[in-house]
Amino acid sequence: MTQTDRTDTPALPPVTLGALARVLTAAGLDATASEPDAPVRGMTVDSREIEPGNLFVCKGAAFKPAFLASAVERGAGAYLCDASKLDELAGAVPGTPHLAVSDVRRAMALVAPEVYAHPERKLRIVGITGTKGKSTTAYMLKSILDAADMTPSILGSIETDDGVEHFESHNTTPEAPELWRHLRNSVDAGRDIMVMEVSSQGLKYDRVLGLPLDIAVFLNIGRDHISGIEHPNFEDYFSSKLRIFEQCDTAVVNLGSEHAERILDAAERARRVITLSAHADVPATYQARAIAPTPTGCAFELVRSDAPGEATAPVAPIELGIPGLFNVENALAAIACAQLLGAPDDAIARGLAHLRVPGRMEVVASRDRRVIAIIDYAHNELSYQALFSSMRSEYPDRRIIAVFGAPGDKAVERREALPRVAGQYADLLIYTEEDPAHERVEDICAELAAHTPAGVAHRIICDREQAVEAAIRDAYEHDGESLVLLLAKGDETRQHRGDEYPEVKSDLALARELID
Ligand SMILES: CC(=O)N[C@H]1[C@@H](OP(=O)(O)OP(=O)(O)OC[C@H]2O[C@@H](n3ccc(=O)[nH]c3=O)[C@H](O)[C@@H]2O)O[C@H](CO)[C@@H](O)[C@@H]1O[C@H](C)C(=O)N[C@@H](C)C(=O)N[C@H](CCC(=O)O)C(=O)O
Ligand SMILES: Nc1ncnc2c1ncn2[C@@H]1O[C@H](COP(=O)(O)OP(=O)(O)OP(=O)(O)O)[C@@H](O)[C@H]1O
Repeated sequence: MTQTDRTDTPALPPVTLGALARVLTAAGLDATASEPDAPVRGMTVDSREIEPGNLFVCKGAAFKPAFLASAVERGAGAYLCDASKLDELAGAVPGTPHLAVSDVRRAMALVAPEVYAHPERKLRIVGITGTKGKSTTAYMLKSILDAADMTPSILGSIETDDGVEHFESHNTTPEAPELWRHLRNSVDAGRDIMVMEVSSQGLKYDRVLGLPLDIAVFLNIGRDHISGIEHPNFEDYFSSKLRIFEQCDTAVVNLGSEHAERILDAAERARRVITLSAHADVPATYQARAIAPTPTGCAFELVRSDAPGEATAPVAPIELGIPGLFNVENALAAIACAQLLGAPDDAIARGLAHLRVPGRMEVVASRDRRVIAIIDYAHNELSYQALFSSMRSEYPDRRIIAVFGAPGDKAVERREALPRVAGQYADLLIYTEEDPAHERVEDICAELAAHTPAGVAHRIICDREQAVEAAIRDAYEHDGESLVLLLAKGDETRQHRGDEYPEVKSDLALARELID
């Protein structure tokens, strides 16, 4: 993917520090501009990304005054910082205009719309949250909107594409100044829809503070992201996610989620609530019936009712171009959003039938279809439950071989949950490397092995390439039909080892090489 030169965008009108200070004061923050008439144009939190005239935000646990010095050297017009840090920072860059505030994280989110000349006024913004399915739903919606020639911008854990910049994403939801730059770019590129994933971290740390969402989708909630560097407990995780409804016009809620009642309660803050359900016995505005696997994905009947139980639109047959019965609820969410945005029915049908979500449920099959590999991003308990139960019912007679690991330094609960769930469905588990960070792969795999249910065949092959090869070899050697699940890395081409991210062959590339 390419990163387009940011100077390609039309020049933004400058805004003064005094005007920004007034916005902050009106929002209840203390804010003092050293030179109220000093102009700034654009802003960033990273000294390495500074362009002349930018407002540089000094924040963060690992922040060093040297970053500010380097930002000023690169042409920063002014800086924004916590008042408590001002003396130290002013010493590093004497005479540079600044805006000192009582809460720099909130301040950077509140000034970003001013700095970027309110792009939200020209955009319809869809925010998607949930423990699992955010990227898939975002791509389903993008696929529909593309089919309708309504090309949206997209921002999430796979890629960022705002019509000006296009690159592999670093975070699911970026810091507010980068987010607002992408919104501005979208408008400058002539786009009027932004489809974005909203992470619980994004909500908790005010990365989306003040962002008006036309539609907020809440897909589901499961235990995840609980660790020293994420959320201290489930309640913190769940309540962070529920904050999405504080800033939306229409809420789209999956009634099939755990804790659906609490989600619906929180959604009542929205002007309008639309529900979806992939369960025949749970009525909803958008409901799927007669869900069935097809050779290339799955199919269902869409029933739309504005009053529970009463169909208000003709029942429509829908084909999904990727497998995974759990994808039906993602598709319902995408359909609801697409209709709210005005996409026609034929674009909905085409967009969902011709679908690729990078690294999610990608199928590589041998010519005779005796060996099928599915490359997928499942990596926590919720997605394992959904994936394995769905694969067992879509491929009831195949031998299932699953290759996976667990990450180092975080989400340690997965080491118990993943083998427990996978062990209920698979015939062979192969434990391997999955972003070990500062831990030893051998140790993580040994923990997975220790939590494997009694009687389930399992092996440890720390080298991921060798593990994938072994799984595919096993599938070919087996007399009947096999399904190889290569999990958690999708089409990613890097492993997180120590502080490095060395390049490796992706699971998708390996499967394509090894399966004929
Ligand atoms: C490394 C790390 O843990 N960073 C977390 C921390 O950021 P921070 O503001 O303290 O910044 P920092 O990382 O200490 O860096 C200091 C600052 O110096 C700047 N810098 C750095 C180097 C340089 O040369 N010049 C420079 O200017 C950096 O741009 C940064 O602004 O504190 C922030 C909240 O106060 C966190 O959001 C942020 O999480 C990082 C970005 C992260 O990757 N977090 C993950 C867990 C995350 O957010 N994940 C979610 C997905 C998970 C989910 O679904 O919930 C996501 O949205 O991606
Ligand atoms: N609605 C769903 N319910 C349960 N599991 C799902 C659902 N949708 C997708 N999955 C599983 O979760 C995996 C990740 O899906 P996806 O990337 O769409 O989720 P995400 O919310 O963006 O995840 P992450 O936050 O890890 O980026 C998929 O590969 C699939 O195995």
